[in-house]
Amino acid sequence: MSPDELRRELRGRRRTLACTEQAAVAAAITERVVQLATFAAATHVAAYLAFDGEVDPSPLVAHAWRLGKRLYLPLLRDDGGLDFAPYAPDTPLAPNRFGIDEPVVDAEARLPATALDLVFAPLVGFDVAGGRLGMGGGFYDRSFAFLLDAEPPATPHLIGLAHDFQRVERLPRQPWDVPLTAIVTEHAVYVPPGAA
Ligand SMILES: Nc1nc2c(c(=O)[nH]1)N(C=O)[C@@H](CNc1ccc(C(=O)N[C@@H](CCC(=O)O)C(=O)O)cc1)CN2
Ligand SMILES: Nc1ncnc2c1ncn2[C@@H]1O[C@H](COP(=O)(O)OP(=O)(O)OP(=O)(O)O)[C@@H](O)[C@H]1O
Repeated sequence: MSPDELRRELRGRRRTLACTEQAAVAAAITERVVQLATFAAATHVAAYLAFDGEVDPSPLVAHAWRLGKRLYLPLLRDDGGLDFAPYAPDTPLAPNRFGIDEPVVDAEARLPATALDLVFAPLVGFDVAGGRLGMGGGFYDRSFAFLLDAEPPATPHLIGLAHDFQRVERLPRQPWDVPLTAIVTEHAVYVPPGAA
């Protein structure tokens, strides 16, 4: 199956999930994530606003706010990368060109990806080696390309949040693909061999 066919199939399946199922998955994933040492140690944490059936990080975000962590959301850059904007309960939001809400911020409030400790990444598919299939825009790969040349343990940690059915046997690895540090689903925490 080509990456595009796989994307179509997995996105279709994601969209069929009922709200109650989505809520149960989000709660189970939150319980696993909050037990991770990388989460406990992180201060600057990026999440995303779920769309198209993605795992909803909002219960995790609420928990992180209560712990006093600083949360961020991705901002599209004109060059195909991402910056990150502070995200608090009262942050004004407006939709980007994909219809996903982003914080409305001044240019000087934008943070580069290097400023983060931990990133919860949306994904369409993953494999247990840390491979990630995204929406096909290359946004996360471009933004975290610096991790490919960094000495481990490199930061930020990239943790994929996924429904367990999004796990596939083996994704083809492209030279620009930035591997995930871990993937958390409602059933398990997958830590690729060699990841910190
Ligand atoms: N929740 C969330 N936020 C995110 C991402 C994500 O995957 N999920 N991104 C991760 O990179 C970035 C946005 N990337 C995206 C890439 C493609 C499409 C998309 O819907 N594409 C349409 C067709 C393109 C169009 O409308 O012009 C599609 O494929 O159906 C959406 C977001 C930043 N924010
Ligand atoms: N570091 C990079 N520098 C330049 N181009 C890149 C880089 N990373 C990815 N790309 C380009 O982005 C395109 C999409 O990549 P890919 O299919 O891996 O995206 P994705 O990880 O599925 O999407 P996303 O991160 O937006 O969710 C590729 O055609 C690739 O050429």
